[in-house]
Amino acid sequence: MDSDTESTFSPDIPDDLDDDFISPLHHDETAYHVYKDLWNNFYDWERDHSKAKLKDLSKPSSRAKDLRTSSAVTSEYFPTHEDVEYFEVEDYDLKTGLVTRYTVAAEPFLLERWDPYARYNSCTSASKSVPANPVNGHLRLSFIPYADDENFDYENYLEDFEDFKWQNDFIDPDLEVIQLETARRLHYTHNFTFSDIDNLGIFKFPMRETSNSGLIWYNAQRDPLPWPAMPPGAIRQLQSGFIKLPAHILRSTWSANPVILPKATQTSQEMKEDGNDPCSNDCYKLKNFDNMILANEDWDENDYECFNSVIQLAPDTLPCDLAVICKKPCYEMFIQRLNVFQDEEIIMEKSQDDGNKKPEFEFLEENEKPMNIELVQPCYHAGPCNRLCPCYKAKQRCQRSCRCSKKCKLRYTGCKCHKKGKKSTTCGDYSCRCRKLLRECDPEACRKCDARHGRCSNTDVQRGKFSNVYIKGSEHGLGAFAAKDIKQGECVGEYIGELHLSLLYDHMAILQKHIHSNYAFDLVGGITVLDSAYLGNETRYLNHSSNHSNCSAEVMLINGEQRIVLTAIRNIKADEELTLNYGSAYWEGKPPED
Ligand SMILES: C[S@@+](CC[C@H](N)C(=O)[O-])C[C@H]1O[C@@H](n2cnc3c(N)ncnc32)[C@H](O)[C@@H]1O
Repeated sequence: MDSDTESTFSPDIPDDLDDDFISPLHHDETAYHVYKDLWNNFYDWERDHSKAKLKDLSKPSSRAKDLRTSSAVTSEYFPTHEDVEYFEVEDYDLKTGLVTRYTVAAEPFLLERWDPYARYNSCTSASKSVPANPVNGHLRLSFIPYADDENFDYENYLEDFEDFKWQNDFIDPDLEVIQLETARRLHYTHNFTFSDIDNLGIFKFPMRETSNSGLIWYNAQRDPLPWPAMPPGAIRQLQSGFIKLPAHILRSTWSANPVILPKATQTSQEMKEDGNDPCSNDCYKLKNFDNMILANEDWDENDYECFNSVIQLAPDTLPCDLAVICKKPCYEMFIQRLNVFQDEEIIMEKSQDDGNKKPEFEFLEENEKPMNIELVQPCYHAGPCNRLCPCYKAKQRCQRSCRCSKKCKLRYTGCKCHKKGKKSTTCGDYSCRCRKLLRECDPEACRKCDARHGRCSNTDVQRGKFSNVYIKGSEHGLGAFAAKDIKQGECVGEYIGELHLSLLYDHMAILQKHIHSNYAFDLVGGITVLDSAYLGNETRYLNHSSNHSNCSAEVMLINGEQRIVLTAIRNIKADEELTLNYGSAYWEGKPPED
């Protein structure tokens, strides 16, 4: 491209704007002018910025100079004529416009030959399984695999997909920067709230959609542009308009579970008696509310938005913590909480919750392996877990993420194993109730085995304590090998992948056929499939052995999630290949001989 050519891309906003595009702006002259000025400013700047960048590229590189003076062209090192390849290099002098031509000699190297590596299907590495994520039940394709391979049946593969990701999710990054700066100025200079900006309806995305989507988040994922109209730190300034929840307030949530809003369990009196010291002179613990008007009259929309977003997720957050998050006096947080949660209601809910009875049936997990149980969603109904509770109806335990109280009689009560002496570990064999039920010990339920602090040997997966393995070529493509001796019973790893609904899985079978490899594990009797073709960890390389396998795979219930755990079924020597018996269903009835 000629660096002096005028840029043809100068999309000034015309005065007679297309109604579909920007009509809401007519309702707000300020927003319209800020947006328009920044738009013009950006494209004026971008044209000059691009020219300068292109000029920069046309300068000879320091490497080209090296070649001209390098030993490769001196007579001493001049190789024999047949071995040498010559290149013509043109040097363009920016100041004089003179072009000088050089001949550069390249001396060939003799490289040692090596055999091609075994066929390799790469995948994204991950430490946690993730849902394959259909959008509203429709699959959206992010790329066409094997697009350059004429033997891949891509038409059949594409049939399952509604559309391509890039058709709907693409947004011009330049436009995003202009919109962000417009939003920043509207907010800080013209006192628009973020909701006002969203309500203008002029940007493709709201300022903040979820914790990892929305205009601010998308911008924060890119390197900032040196556009002078946008000050350094602009994104950080906008981000500070949002709260960040401290880790102790965020509960660990299961990726496959929906977020279910919890109920308040602490009355205002219980909060006052929580045993912590007052946080400041404004602390609610130091105030007498008896004769106070319980209203925060100077609160604006942003203050309520901040308060509500925390209290919805964590209703028992102390006013002292809320005060830090919402940047308001602590006692005002207490007042607002009194307005949202009535003590009488909390007391009534708790009395019902505590009074529920132990069910008379046997839980499903007493007779079924976790892999055959289709877990119900965590319950979040009002009142105690009685016959109407979905967990009760499915004869399942309430999970950690259920919203009933910890005293609910449907909850798992943990094992009774306990450590003997300082160095002893617990829960090593099937005398442990959790092991017997193919559960890992639960730090909340199993108090005596010290699952919380790691002395319990039945917590390896939740702690990520796995054997060291390495990957190299094996008889059947790549394989996983023990890096050190592995003891029988040791947890080798967790099988990680994408969780598909089998109903939306047909396209993966086409891929498996093409690559002659299948990385899928059936879960819950075939309703769900965990597949590591595109995403996984080293366990995806364990090959099959019918008669000499040294590892087994078992679905375990770990803090409310079903996870596939690989365990050594005998002692394994360092450098031995790790193998599994995939089962005859995998090979459609004809497993290989070994
Ligand atoms: C989960 S992958 C194992 C890793 C695979 N070798 C690789 O290089 O990515 C399973 C695939 O490996 C191959 N494989 C594993 N064990 C085998 C065996 N005993 N005989 C033949 N092929 C095997 C098959 O192609 C199978 O679909």
